[in-house]
Amino acid sequence: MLGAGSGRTTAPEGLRAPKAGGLASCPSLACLTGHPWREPMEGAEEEPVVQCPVCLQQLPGAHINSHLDQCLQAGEGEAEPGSSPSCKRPRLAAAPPGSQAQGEPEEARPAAAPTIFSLFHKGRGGGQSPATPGWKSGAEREEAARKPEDGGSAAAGCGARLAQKLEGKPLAEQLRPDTLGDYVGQERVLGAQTLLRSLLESHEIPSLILWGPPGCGKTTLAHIIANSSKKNGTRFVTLSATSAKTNDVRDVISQAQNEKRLFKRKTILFIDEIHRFNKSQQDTFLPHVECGTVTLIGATTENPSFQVNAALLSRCRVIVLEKLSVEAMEVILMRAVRSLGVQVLGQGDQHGNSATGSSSSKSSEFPVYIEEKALNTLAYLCDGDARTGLNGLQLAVQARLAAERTTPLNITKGGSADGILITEEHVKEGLQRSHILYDRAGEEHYNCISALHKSMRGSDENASLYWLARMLEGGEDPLYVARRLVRFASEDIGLADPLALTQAVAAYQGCHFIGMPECEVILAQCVVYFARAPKSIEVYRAYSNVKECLRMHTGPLPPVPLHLRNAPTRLMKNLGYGKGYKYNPMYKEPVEQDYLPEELKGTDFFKERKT
Ligand SMILES: Nc1ncnc2c1ncn2[C@@H]1O[C@H](COP(=O)(O)OP(=O)(O)OP(=O)(O)O)[C@@H](O)[C@H]1O
Repeated sequence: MLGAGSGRTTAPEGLRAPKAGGLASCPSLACLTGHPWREPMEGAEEEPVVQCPVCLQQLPGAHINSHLDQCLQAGEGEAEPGSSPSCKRPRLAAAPPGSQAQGEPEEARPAAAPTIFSLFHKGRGGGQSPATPGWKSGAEREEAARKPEDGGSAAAGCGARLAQKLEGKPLAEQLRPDTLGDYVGQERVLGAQTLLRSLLESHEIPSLILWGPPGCGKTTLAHIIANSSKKNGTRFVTLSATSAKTNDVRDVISQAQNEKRLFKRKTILFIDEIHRFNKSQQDTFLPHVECGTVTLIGATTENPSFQVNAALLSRCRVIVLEKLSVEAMEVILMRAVRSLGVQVLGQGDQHGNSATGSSSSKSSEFPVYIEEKALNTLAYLCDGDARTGLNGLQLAVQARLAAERTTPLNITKGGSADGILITEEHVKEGLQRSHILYDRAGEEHYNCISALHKSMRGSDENASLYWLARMLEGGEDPLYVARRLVRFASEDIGLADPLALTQAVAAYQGCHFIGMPECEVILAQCVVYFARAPKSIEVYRAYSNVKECLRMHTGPLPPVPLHLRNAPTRLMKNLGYGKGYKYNPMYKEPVEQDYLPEELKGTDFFKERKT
């Protein structure tokens, strides 16, 4: 996710617009406060009053700059960044980690009040900014990670360094690529010669919906766009639909309008998990996307055709990102391993050869090893989700370091040495299987139930069991599966084996009584029964034909024939209700009688219909 951009700054009531020319004395004020200027009230003649964003004091607009400098200098001396409520107040827009001020490209900001910006930098990212001595770029971090410190060849020393690297930000966050060059995979949409790549390279960012499974790089792509958009002075603002309110969107929009009007600066609004906004929230930014006030980039794991407002969708380019391939995952994991200074141990290495990897020549200085096989397994098991893969690696390494066990290895130059070895088993432990296999809330849920339904319909008992197990092992609700079986019993088996329905209802109740994991075999039995059962869609199809007939009917529906009506009162009898009805049990021979309305006489819904 990009930063915690959900914080909201509400425009203070007392904030008035400066008079014409007032803005020139403090061009950065709108940026600093995050408050859009309000239009002057009609007839308002008094001097504009603004609120100091630091101490919240109301001041005449002309004094704000000098006041801000004093106020901030005082605050710098007395408080830790972010510790006073005024300093802590979150700004509306949060830039992605590692980027500049939230929503404000450093280069694009007016040069006024440098003290203000330095303070704001300190307030984020643990006080590290590109200007501070301890700060390292991604490449430098990697380089530093590769270089062992002098005299640190003991496992404990290296372990401590490694543990330190893994503290704080998750590994996946630390390694989030900043440039397209470091972005792995997704060749179909981002490879050379693709439209999106050319647009990104020329800084022509259209409104986009990035749709793809978790951890495939949606947020990362947005982060890369944020970095590159800073270069041409475009603002990049982030909101997360999980926490942002409609008012937050309005605030961003109004700020974007001001920026466009006053400074001719474009705004890109990134909304993570856009599918979590309801339709009316999505409507809020529709006109502003349309008129170009903001360029929208939405990220979603859900099919946007269902989750994103159709009007909004039609104004955005939908980019479908795929699960990362195993090869792409291997590249990402190798990069991670290198950045941690962990050495990869090929199969031959266990028999006395030197370990492979960028730092193999310094094996005695890198006493933490990971089996190549472990990395391959991780690349497979994370199912194209880079975050899961990197988290799995991080957990495995941390667990091994915490265990403080050393495994003697005979791989070093000049004899044996101790080292920490991470094996395939360790990485498997580091992964949470259910998360990898199945996304209960997402599209995978529908894909798998559909695959189960179709496998049973196709009488493939093996495939049926496979899809069932995949769902249950992934944590699916057994009652959800059981409900589908009840439906299947009628829709696909129907009268070919009417007992199927009884089986399904019994399976549903069985699941209800005993729950998982005991009920899994109940569902398995039912699924195999259904896969093997004869199939008939006779009733299902006939009923569909009736529905179709009703849907296609024009004009008022035909009345129920009088002879079929009940006549509980004298009046109804007098009106002819029930007249001429032949009570079948009274007749020995078959009864000639119409049951359909007159105009449908002779209709056969069981005959296959052309739709
Ligand atoms: N294509 C990629 N190349 C390199 N690293 C990647 C790529 N995709 C993802 N990653 C790594 O995985 C981490 C998680 O990816 P990201 O946050 O972009 O996933 P996402 O698609 O937005 O997932 P979610 O829908 O769960 O938010 C990143 O921090 C980065 O380290």
